[in-house]
Amino acid sequence: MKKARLIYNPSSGREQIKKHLPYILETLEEAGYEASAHATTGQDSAKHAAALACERGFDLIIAAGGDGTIHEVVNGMSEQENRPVLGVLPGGTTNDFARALHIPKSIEEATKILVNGREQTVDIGKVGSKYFINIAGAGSLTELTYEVPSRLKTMMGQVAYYVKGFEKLPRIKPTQVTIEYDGKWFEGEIMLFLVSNTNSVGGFEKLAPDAYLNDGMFDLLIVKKTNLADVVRITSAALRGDHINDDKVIYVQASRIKVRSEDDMQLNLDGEFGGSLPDEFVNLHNHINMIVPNKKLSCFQELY
Ligand SMILES: Nc1ncnc2c1ncn2[C@@H]1O[C@H](COP(=O)(O)OP(=O)(O)OP(=O)(O)O)[C@@H](O)[C@H]1O
Repeated sequence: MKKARLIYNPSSGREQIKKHLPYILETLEEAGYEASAHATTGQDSAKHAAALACERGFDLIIAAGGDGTIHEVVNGMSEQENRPVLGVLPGGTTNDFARALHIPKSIEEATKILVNGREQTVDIGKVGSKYFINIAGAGSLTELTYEVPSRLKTMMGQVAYYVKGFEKLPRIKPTQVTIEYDGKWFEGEIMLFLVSNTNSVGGFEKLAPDAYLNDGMFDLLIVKKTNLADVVRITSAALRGDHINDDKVIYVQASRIKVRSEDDMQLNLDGEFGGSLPDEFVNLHNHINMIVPNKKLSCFQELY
């Protein structure tokens, strides 16, 4: 019998996963799984639970919670030799990654996808000893996301980022960097760089319009040194996907990206703090097998 391990954050979002626990486990059992659950307790709990589920030979791991929980589960799985199939239930406040995969916000609908969906391999990003599934970035602009208090975040969701972000814009300083991507170079002052694995990030559905989760490539987005008015202009163009043609923006694809800077640059991985640079971003092609909605999805390159 196939074994499924649900790793859920009982505190994420509006505690929807906890409320639906009997429904989720029952649906998995009806689909032929022997299903069990692990409630996370705090930092790294989901990561350790995921590593253990790999070692114990589970067939399916379900990351249920917000982007932070998915990020931890991916980190727990990625180093392991035996990697079960990964499913996602969106239970957080933002659920960026679930949205990129077109997984519905309703827990019941998302649970049905776990049993009716199809398997699809996805690329995983590695930087130093850490992994990311959605996006990595650094530069003063990306540091804004840490400053949103969690209560505000829960109440207002994504809007909180923008409100808080615009308030802090005048204090953003450029950083001098050298970025090497697949043998090419960029040297100069930047506002931020993003290494994206998916096309939709943080409510910007066309942030990296050519990014596919299964193409073995990252989409690298660099915003060069610019003034406040330009940052506002580029940000609003980014909502429509028009930013990639901007003079101040570099948008390329690469599978290995090395970033160096004399300044201290803090990394943001999937919205979480991810250590400091310098380091190299490596695309691990088709590293994890996921369950996704059984229809054509814009985040995957058609290979057939
Ligand atoms: N039982 C728990 N009580 C409190 N915090 C927890 C618990 N389990 C995990 N955490 C913490 O929750 C964070 C992850 O939250 P998660 O991403 O799942 O939800 P969220 O913050 O509501 O949603 P989002 O990331 O989508 O905004 C991690 O920092 C982890 O340490």
